[in-house]
Amino acid sequence: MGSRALTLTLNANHSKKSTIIVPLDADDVHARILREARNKFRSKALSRVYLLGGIELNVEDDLPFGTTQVWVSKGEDYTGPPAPGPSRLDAAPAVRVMARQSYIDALAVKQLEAVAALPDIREVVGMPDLHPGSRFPIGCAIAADGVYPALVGSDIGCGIALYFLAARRKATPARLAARLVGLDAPWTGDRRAWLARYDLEGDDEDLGTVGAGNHFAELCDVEAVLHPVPAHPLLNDGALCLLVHSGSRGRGAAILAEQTSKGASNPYLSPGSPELDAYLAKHDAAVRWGRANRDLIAHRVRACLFSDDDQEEQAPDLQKLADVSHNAVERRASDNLYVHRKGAAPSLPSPALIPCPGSRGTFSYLLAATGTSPSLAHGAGRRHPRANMHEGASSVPTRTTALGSEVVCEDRVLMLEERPEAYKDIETVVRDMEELGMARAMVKLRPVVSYKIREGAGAK
Ligand SMILES: Nc1nc2c(ncn2[C@@H]2O[C@H](COP(=O)(O)O)[C@@H](O)[C@H]2O)c(=O)[nH]1
Ligand SMILES: [Mn+2]
Repeated sequence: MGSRALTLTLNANHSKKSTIIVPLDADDVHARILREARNKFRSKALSRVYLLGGIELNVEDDLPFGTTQVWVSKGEDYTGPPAPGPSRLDAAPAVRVMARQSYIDALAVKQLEAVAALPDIREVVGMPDLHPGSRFPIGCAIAADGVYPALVGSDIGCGIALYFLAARRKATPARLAARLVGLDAPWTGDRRAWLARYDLEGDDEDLGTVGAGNHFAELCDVEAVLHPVPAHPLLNDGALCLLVHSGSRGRGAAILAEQTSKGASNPYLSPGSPELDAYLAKHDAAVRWGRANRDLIAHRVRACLFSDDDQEEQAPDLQKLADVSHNAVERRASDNLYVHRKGAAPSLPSPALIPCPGSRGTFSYLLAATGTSPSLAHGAGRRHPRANMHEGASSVPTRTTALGSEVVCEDRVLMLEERPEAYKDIETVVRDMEELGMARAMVKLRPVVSYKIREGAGAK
């Protein structure tokens, strides 16, 4: 007769797990589990065994077919995850797109509908920045019983942070752009110590670098405070701020590749499974890495701008106004669903401040979530696919934008693909969210210097 692997989880402390092998024909499975659990967790008091969802396994019961995990308790009630809902072969949830005037590509809606038809999907919402991805759409939030890693995508932990730099800007955009040097080279500070502050280990050379694609560090002026932000009284008209958009620099891609290399192109990790726990541990570390990276980029930019011998502008303490990861999954406590966000900003806990960038040549916004929608747009969203931005382009676009800002980008392809025209109209995207009661635009930001990459940086 065969046997099966069974993961035992301590009901009182889910981080304590142990895997045992149980013969398929064992008729004393309850006693075996408790014997092994008492031994492995060194507790004679263990007396009850629960199946996923909290059904108790009795002394005379066999293990139901397909059981891979049980929770062992000293008598207290079950604390594990809820039972998954019935598998739905029938109705997929309706797809909602939170947009009135924003351009929405039909392919993106088709992609959302395909996602809604996947097993165990409960809620599918497109934001006004919704646009097609290579397989799954970008600009959406998807709630499911378990986790589909491919719906979070490869740049786990990518996000946008906003920092306050100075009460007002003194130098011209060109002068500030010239000061942003060395940002693509490894940071020479104590990388281990920096990562330790985020509960991470390592000495990663790419820590503190922006990366390629549409990642950027952008100096911006406060063009207008549309509504006062009481939590940040320094945020006044004319203040100099920094927007940083960057992710986990290849770490998220490795985590996704590990999942898809097992055979399935869109693997599903069931609630309560050890596979899901393992994925979430790595995912959470990538999210923290992204945050550590954005903070270090901000620290480096500030060091470039306010050098010690520059008496004209005194370096204020770096103040973080907002930091939101838009590629991540979280377990929602209210209904135990896993909310996947691929290019969507979580808007809870309220009151949340959320940066919403437009493009290198348009305004960006700081939004306040109103608490009515759990997710918001994470930017303007692409209007045209990257490949289309090369059509009819005979020359590289100018490095000075229509708003008078400077672009530091010595990569011709990026200069073309990231043109402001590649993106939807940010004003419409923001207005849609305001009219639908999702968010309020608090601060309007004017780009001053958009830093992408200097020559030969070779960023991923
Ligand atoms: N202010 C700027 N915004 C930009 C720039 N390049 C892109 N963008 C916006 O950021 C989001 C990020 O999208 P993601 O899906 O890659 O995370 C994008 O939708 C644009 O609206 C820029 O240089 N400056
Ligand atoms: Mn991003």
